[in-house]
Amino acid sequence: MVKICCIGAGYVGGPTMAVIALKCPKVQVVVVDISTPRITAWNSDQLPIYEPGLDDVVKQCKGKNLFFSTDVEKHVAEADIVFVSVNTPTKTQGLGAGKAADLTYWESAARMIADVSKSDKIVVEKSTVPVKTAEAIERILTHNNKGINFQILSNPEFLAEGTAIKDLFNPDRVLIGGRETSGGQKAIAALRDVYAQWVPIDKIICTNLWSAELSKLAANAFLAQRISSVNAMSALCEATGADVTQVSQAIGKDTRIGPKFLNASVGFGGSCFQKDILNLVYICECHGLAEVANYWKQVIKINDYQKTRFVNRIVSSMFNTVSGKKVAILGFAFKKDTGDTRETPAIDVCKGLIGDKAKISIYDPQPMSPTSVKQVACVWDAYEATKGAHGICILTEWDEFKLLDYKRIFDGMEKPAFVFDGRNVVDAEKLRKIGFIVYAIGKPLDAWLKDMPAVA
Ligand SMILES: NC(=O)C1=CN([C@@H]2O[C@H](COP(=O)(O)OP(=O)(O)OC[C@H]3O[C@@H](n4cnc5c(N)ncnc54)[C@H](O)[C@@H]3O)[C@@H](O)[C@H]2O)C=CC1
Ligand SMILES: O=C(O)[C@H]1O[C@H](OP(=O)(O)OP(=O)(O)OC[C@H]2O[C@@H](n3ccc(=O)[nH]c3=O)[C@H](O)[C@@H]2O)[C@H](O)[C@@H](O)[C@@H]1O
Repeated sequence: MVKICCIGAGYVGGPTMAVIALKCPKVQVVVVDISTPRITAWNSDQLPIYEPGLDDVVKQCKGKNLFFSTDVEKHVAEADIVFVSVNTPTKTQGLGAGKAADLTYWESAARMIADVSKSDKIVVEKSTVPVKTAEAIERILTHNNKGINFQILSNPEFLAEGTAIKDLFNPDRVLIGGRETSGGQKAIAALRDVYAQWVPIDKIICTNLWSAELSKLAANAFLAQRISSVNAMSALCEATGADVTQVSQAIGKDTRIGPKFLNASVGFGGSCFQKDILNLVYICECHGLAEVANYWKQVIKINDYQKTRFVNRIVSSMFNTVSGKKVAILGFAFKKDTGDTRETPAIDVCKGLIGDKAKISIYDPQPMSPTSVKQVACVWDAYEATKGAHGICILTEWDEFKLLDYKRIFDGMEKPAFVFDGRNVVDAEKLRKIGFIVYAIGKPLDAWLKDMPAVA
């Protein structure tokens, strides 16, 4: 029986390994983590992450060929294939701070693999890493030269949160990069055999290591660039009376552009887009490619501009001050169908509003941990959040926000009552009929907002 061990039981390690276990009943999969609370949660009925369909997959395999453990060294030692899916955040200190990827967790995992291994292993980079990381990992793995053969593969993950199970069941592609040696090719074939249990073979792309590593950064950079492009257009739409949804539809019909990922928003969030672009920028700078670095930096600049622009719209619409005013935040997660709030644009919007002394009341359909910030309350109900508020900001596109009773909400609010829709989820005309003043990102402006300065 092939034994797989995955180091890191997070948003990627948990769901990917659960799907491998489901689709490969003859493979034993153990997911290990240094975090005891995370492993305890995976072993309970209350999984540590919310992801549609995940509960069902885990239920079908847990205890059969899927296990979660904190006994990291034991399971790594026993495995034939070791996936490394640890976090790779942006460095906050030292050389490359604010840009470079922090590979501390990766390095410590690699050192541990080298120390505990007694048999040959395939080590798979699942985390998103800088191009050329495999070379460094190889050096670490072979530093104590025990005669063990380690083959490094790059197998980046392309799932998106909220649709992880769907993406894993039916991926656009699986990418495997390896050394162009016979050992490297054998390792690629072994991993390809695992995915081939459910992924059509023509969707499994095999490349050299550096192409695989760089393709992951490139994919995220292109995706984020699309959002910054449409968000840049949204500002111009507001200035001209064009409607960004109509523009997106019109350009998306061009098969070379395509219809997906053209939704204007308050800005992209999530733990990866910004970190991976910063990582790309840093790599370009290290290779002396300043122009290329500046090109990608602009994607983040527009994203920051969009968030600031949104806050400025709110403040300027509400008589240039939100001091002491209650502002309701509907949606805090960085996108719908996830409980993940890492790098969510809602954080920046709230910070901006608190900077202007607003009182914030947040409702998100996913449970949120209580906050210690004095001006912020987290509540369990949208009606509670909006009661007595001067304005509402919709920051996540949860479906349930379309179905709220906005007349009831309006009646409970201070007047004039404002809605700032950062996701274009509500029917602005319907809300205007109720009496709201509505700002919807990239849409023709409400008469109220027309003459207000709101440029970042
Ligand atoms: N979140 C996402 O949707 C996606 C993330 N990625 C990439 O996958 C990687 C992991 O991301 P997430 O799963 O979101 O991170 P996460 O933070 O949810 O999970 C990482 C886990 O690794 C554990 N860990 C760290 N060092 C360890 C060690 N030495 N031994 C054992 N466990 C250790 C941590 O305790 C944590 O539970 C990152 O590189 C990310 O860029 C790639 C595609 C999608
Ligand atoms: O490397 C990663 O972590 C992952 O990053 C993204 O996935 P994720 O961040 O989970 O979610 P997305 O659906 O890409 O959304 C990212 C952000 O962009 C925003 N977005 C997305 C699409 C759009 O049209 N407009 C828009 O503002 C979302 O609301 C969200 O804040 C990529 O889509 C995945 O392919 C990748 O594997």
